[in-house]
Amino acid sequence: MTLETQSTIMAFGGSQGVYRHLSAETKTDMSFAVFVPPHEEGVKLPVIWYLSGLTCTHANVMEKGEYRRACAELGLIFVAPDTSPRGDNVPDDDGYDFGQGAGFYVDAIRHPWAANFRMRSYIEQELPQIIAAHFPADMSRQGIMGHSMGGHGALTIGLRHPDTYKSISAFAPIVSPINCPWGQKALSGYIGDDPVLWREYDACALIADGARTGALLVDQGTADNFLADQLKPELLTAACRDAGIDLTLNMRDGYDHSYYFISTFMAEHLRWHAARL
Ligand SMILES: N[C@@H](CCC(=O)N[C@@H](CSC=O)C(=O)NCC(=O)O)C(=O)O
Repeated sequence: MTLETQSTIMAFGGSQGVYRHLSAETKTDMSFAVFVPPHEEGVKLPVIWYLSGLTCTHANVMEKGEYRRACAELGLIFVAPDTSPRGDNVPDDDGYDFGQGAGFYVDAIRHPWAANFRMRSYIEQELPQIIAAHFPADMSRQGIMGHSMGGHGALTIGLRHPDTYKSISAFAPIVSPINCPWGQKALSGYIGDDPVLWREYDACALIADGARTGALLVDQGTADNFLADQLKPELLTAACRDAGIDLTLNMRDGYDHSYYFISTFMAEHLRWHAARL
């Protein structure tokens, strides 16, 4: 597997890089960002996966997420993938919430999306192999986090693989795509109309169907425009209560959905992960 380094730049004593490779899953070039903190030669470091939201590339969190100081202090590798395949030969949609930039961390089965939109397998299988091969990563110590659509990705992928992801957290996640317009549009478009097939892409349904994890951390702004219609953290509270999962849900007074909110609480989340890895 060939990895092309697009850029590296020093920050907080570590290295912020952007890389590109030809993905076997999406059949497109995929870019991703990795911050490697300062470390001694030969040491392997825990890995935090950050899954981004609708319209994002790897660059949004890299430019606005303010994770590097905490990652440098805590010794965490921070990986930020893209949110979908991209390119002129990749199908797209006019809406910002479907198609390119909106892969929803699913493996699509409907035409024409199925050929390229395989973000679940890309995040769960292909990219971890690349990280393990090219970076000083201890793959026995991985945590996963994300924002909004990426919070949904972190919750569902983390819940599906509790032995791989030892810690899961999210900022303003879509907790139940089955029960919100963004999720219903994505799942019907990528997966089809069979509601049974949607359940593996819904954190609350996964929990109701038996998925478990040690603990969950979620931060949610009270001034988030998407809170009532799309995010619905109360559904996750109910699912975790019924399942006996230890959920910490911090409702943050006055914060919106933006990277101003995410960057405010990023270091807290990273410390929470580091304590569990
Ligand atoms: N353009 C849309 C809203 C798009 C948006 O808010 N995207 C969020 C993630 S939303 C859920 O996944 C985001 O992270 N944007 C990138 C950024 O840098 O802020 C609209 O106008 O409603």
